[in-house]
This record gives sequence, C-alpha cells and structure tokens, in this order.
Amino acid sequence: MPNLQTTQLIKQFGKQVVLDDINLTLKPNTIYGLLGRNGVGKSTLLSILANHQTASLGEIKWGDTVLTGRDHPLQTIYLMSEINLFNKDDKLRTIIKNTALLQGSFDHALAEEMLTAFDLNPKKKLNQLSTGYRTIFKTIVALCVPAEYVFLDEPVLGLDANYRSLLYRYILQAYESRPRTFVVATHIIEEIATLVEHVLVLNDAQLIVDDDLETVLAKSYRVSGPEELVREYCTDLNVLGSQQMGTLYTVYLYDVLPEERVIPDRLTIDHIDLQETFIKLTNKGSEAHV
Ligand SMILES: Nc1ncnc2c1ncn2[C@@H]1O[C@H](COP(=O)(O)OP(=O)(O)OP(=O)(O)O)[C@@H](O)[C@H]1O
Repeated sequence: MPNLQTTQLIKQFGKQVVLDDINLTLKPNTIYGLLGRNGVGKSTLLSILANHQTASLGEIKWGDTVLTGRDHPLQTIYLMSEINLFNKDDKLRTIIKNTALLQGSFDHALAEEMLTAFDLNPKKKLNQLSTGYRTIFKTIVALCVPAEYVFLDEPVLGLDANYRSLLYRYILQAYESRPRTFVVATHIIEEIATLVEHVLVLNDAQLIVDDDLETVLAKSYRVSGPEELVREYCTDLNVLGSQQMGTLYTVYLYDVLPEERVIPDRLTIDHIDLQETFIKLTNKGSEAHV
C-alpha cells in the first residue's frame, strides 16, 4: 500500500492561514495520534487528505502519483464524517447499506457486534441519536469500511469513560484483525497514549512534532533543582517552559540529553507523560522551538 504524503501544504480561509507548509508522510499500517489545541486545523488537514476540501497550495501524493481532486483513491481513504453526506432522517441500517454499496464492501459482522456492544438500535434514525451515540455510529462505520487509510476525527467525542475504553478496544481489535492506517484526532491525550504508535502535533498552523511515540516520550523531561544548576544544565537544550516553586526551579525539556553533560547530584531529571509534554509544547507564549 502506498504512502500518503503532503508537500508544502498550505490552507487559508480568507486571510487566516490555518495550515502552513505541512510536510507529512502517512505510512501504511500505522496508528497515528493527531493532536492540537482547539481550532488549530486537525479536521481541516484530515478533510484535505480525504479530498473533502482542497488545499490552497502544495501537493498531495499517493505513492508516486500527485493527486488532483479527480483521481483521489476514494475507497482507500475514509474520513469519519463522510456519514454526514447521508440523509439524517435515514435509519442507521439504511446508512450502513448505502455505505457498503458506495465503499464496495463492509464488515457487517463487526458492525453487528459493535451495535450490540454499544446498545445501539439500527432501526433508529441518525438524527434521533445523542452526540455520543452519533460519534459511536460514525466510528463503527469507519471501522467497517474496507479503506486502508481511515481518519477518525474525535472518535470519543461525547462518550462516557466506559464507552471510550470499549471503543479503543474495538479500534485495536479492528487494527489487529486487518492492519491499516488510522489517524485519530483527539483531545483525550492520556487515553490515546496506549493506542498510537506515532504522534503528530499541530500548533500555530505548523506540524511541530512528527515522531514515534517512543521517541516523543524519550525526549520529554522535567529537570528540577536549584535554579542556577538547572539553567546551566539546560543551556542550548530545547526548553518548553519553566516554573519556580519556592527554591525549586523546574524546566521542561523536549530534547535528547547530551551524554557528555554531567548531571549534578542536586538535580532531579525524570520523564513526563504525553499529555504534559503536549501541554508544554502547545502553551501559548512558551519557549518551545522544536
Ligand atoms: N469552512 C471554513 N471557513 C472558514 N474558516 C474555517 C472553515 N473551516 C475551518 N475554519 C477555521 O479553520 C481553523 C481550523 O479549524 P479545524 O476545525 O480544522 O480545527 P480543529 O483543530 O479540528 O479544532 P477542534 O479541535 O476545536 O475541533 C479554525 O479557526 C476554523 O474556524
């Protein structure tokens, strides 16, 4: 299966530049987490990749082929919100049937299993569903279409903790039974860390992180101790932010620690989790320069 790649992708709405010079390569059979603050452009990026919107500038390639709007590999790339194209008065069963026709095939067995697991009656109409159930239904359909690249835009929006956990299990199960690429855009970062292999972070219109989860976690540190020692140790490293509590000074780093630099006894260095790293990376006014 080919890569899906963007080169110098730009998206503007009027004067607002939402995506600026995005160079991204999505690989087959990988689960990506797409993170970013509200309104940063996650949905816009997914929608351009799925050919639901056009970029203002730049190129999208499918393997070696430059995609124009017309030759987009429709049944290979699926965006969760495609369901919005259907009539909201339709019953869920009808939407499933029409999606199966449009997409060429459909995993009906998985759909039935998930409808039962989430206690969702397929005789209901789409516009009768609550926010959470609408998200569940869209995600069920997205997991059952034959696409190789599936974009899940906030698949846990409005779901309670039990259903979120169940949904993550189904995403993993779907992946294990038929590996494909999922890009999961979400705000619930601490939960997604167990699901994704690769992390993408959008901030101020740019892709500031494009790394394996392992690499991201390995580069995320908190360095604490007396201010002078902390500052000295962190010289020339990529500092995301700092805070002073009494005499304890803490600096957050996103960098590889230099092997040759001696760590003074009075410094404590430990790793921070994905959520904390994300907050520091995307805090307005932080010193981040990735
Ligand atoms: N059709 C449009 N016309 C004008 N501006 C738009 C349009 N679609 C999106 N925008 C703007 O582009 C920016 C990015 O929106 P987008 O929905 O992609 O962000 P997001 O990261 O998915 O946000 P959230 O996490 O809040 O869902 C926002 O400022 C939004 O107002």
